[in-house]
Amino acid sequence: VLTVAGVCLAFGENHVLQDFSLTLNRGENVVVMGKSGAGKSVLIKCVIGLQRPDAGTITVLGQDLGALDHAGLDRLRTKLGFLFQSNALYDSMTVRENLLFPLRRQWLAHTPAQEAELVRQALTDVGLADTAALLPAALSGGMRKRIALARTLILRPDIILYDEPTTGLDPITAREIDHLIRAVQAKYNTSAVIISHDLACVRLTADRVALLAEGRCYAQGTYAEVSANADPKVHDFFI
Ligand SMILES: Nc1ncnc2c1ncn2[C@@H]1O[C@H](COP(=O)(O)OP(=O)(O)OP(=O)(O)O)[C@@H](O)[C@H]1O
Repeated sequence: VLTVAGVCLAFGENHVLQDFSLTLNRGENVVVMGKSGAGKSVLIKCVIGLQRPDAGTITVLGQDLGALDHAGLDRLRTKLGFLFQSNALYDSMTVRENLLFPLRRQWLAHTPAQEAELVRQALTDVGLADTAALLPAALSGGMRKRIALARTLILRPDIILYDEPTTGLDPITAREIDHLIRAVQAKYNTSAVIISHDLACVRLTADRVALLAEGRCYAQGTYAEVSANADPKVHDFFI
């Protein structure tokens, strides 16, 4: 569903991505690890077409991003879900209004009954069926993360991009989010790219781990394989 092939991107002399390649298969979760400043956010921006690589190709759901115009990119983005580290919920809107926001922005016509059903389903998927009338301020950090995920799910994305989904959460809540990521994957057969440094999260959610270092996919494999890699550049992530 996603192929990044030989992508290079530099900001002046700062060569952030240098021949980076990665493939994501349907139904698969790939966790991308990398030091701060390694280029993980830049990679995600390339994947959603916010940043154009200097070289290389990115194919998302069979479409070459480089060949798409604005309208084409917009259409493709409706199939991608993005879970921001900050959740990006609107504080002045109820949970229900937050969830409906992406539907209305996409100009998808739904009857009130259909909207209610979509909200109910998305909230049930994240285990928060009774929160529709609440404001985000009334929710805990873990609940806000769930609501942000519900808002992503309401558009039934084929691919979900998670930016450090457990950062700032206590370990118990973080593990709940990990299990939720797995539950979503199992229920909807979604594929996901997950940026994370949280080793417990990586172990629980990753079908494959890709390490971004020196601008390229420095190492990849299952958690067991990559964590057993003796190269200090890889090994240091797992201590
Ligand atoms: N728009 C930009 N203009 C110039 N330099 C940029 C721009 N965006 C990112 N960079 C540079 O690219 C490099 C990679 O940044 P990026 O944000 O992708 O790192 P990261 O791996 O996501 O780090 P972190 O884990 O801290 O979020 C950094 O050196 C950053 O300064």
